[in-house]
Amino acid sequence: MTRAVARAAVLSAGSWGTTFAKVLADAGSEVTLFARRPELAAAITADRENADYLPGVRLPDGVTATDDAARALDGADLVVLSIPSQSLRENLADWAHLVPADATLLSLMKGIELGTTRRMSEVVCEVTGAHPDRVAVLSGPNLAREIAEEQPSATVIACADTDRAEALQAACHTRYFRPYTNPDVVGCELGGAVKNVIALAAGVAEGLGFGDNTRASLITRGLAETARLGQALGADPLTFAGLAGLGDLVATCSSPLSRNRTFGEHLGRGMSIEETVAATRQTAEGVKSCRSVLDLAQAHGVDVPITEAVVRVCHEGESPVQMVREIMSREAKSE
Ligand SMILES: NC(=O)c1ccc[n+]([C@@H]2O[C@H](COP(=O)([O-])OP(=O)(O)OC[C@H]3O[C@@H](n4cnc5c(N)ncnc54)[C@H](O)[C@@H]3O)[C@@H](O)[C@H]2O)c1
Ligand SMILES: O=P(O)(O)OC[C@H](O)CO
Repeated sequence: MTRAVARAAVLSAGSWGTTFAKVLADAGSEVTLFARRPELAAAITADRENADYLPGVRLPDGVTATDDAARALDGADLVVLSIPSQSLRENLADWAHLVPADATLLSLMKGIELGTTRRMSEVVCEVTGAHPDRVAVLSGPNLAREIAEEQPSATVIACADTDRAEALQAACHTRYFRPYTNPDVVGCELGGAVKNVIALAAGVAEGLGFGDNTRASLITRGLAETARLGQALGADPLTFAGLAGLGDLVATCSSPLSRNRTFGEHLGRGMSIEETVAATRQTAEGVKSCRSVLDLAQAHGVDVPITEAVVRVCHEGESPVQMVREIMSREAKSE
């Protein structure tokens, strides 16, 4: 049975939420974008632009904005969640009773919850009581600004329910955005969360002045540790060779648009964590998720040396120079 998406609610109006609202509207849905600040919701509606997060991008007429979550969710058959991962549980607790029965819940978030080591789709199921068949994730090499500018890009929609995955695929397929389906929810979510941690390391390397060999080595060994962890959690190893694995890792570790890579670059150039946080307005998920990824890996006995190094730099005061020294002096082994 096909479940067409007619009306979508997107919570909330950051860079990716606003961009994805545009994608959905360009593909034909009526979209209500929730912004926490009333003045931002009013400005989006009046100017057809989210000047705070996507300056210069015109939003299609199919997107309207509100600061009222109940209004956004009323009658929605698709509920898209795009907020910082560590704030999902608290926010969703307020929104859960407003989510229409049988609406599909789609997570765009790329993080692992601190303390519980839950993936975002698991948090969605726990807080809303939704069956996992109703919960999907979208992940891939999707730098918001490039997609908002309609540069061609592909992505992956993972859902245990094939009908829902295909309905979502149709709902966000445009001439510039090409979604693939994949039943591997665990692998797609893990790929998205761990690549942010590896991108922090790639940014540190960039900030220290290292070039392409270093970045390629981090990408490849980062992919190896992501796949090891994924396999321990029951993911399909092939997922990590796809868009939600290698694709996203390459884009994020290479692009100056990535907030995670930029955060690491600041550290590599000698800024302190406090100075870097102060200089960062938008969400760099890997800074918090590096600790939950490490907890998850340790709970499953999986070796994740790059993630460990990022935790030491972001949370234990290790210098970028020392981080490189420690990674390079690890015991020699076969690939
Ligand atoms: N920006 C991208 O290119 C991109 C692409 C793919 C996935 N993602 C993922 O999407 C998620 C959202 O990222 P983003 O880029 O839109 O972030 P952002 O920082 O641009 O926007 C975050 C949004 O969440 C809201 N918000 C911030 N703190 C909040 C809180 N405590 N409670 C409720 N709302 C809060 C903000 O008002 C804003 O609307 C992240 O998990 C990110 O990894 C981002
Ligand atoms: O800007 P970042 O580092 O959060 O990365 C954005 C997207 O996840 C890239 O796919």
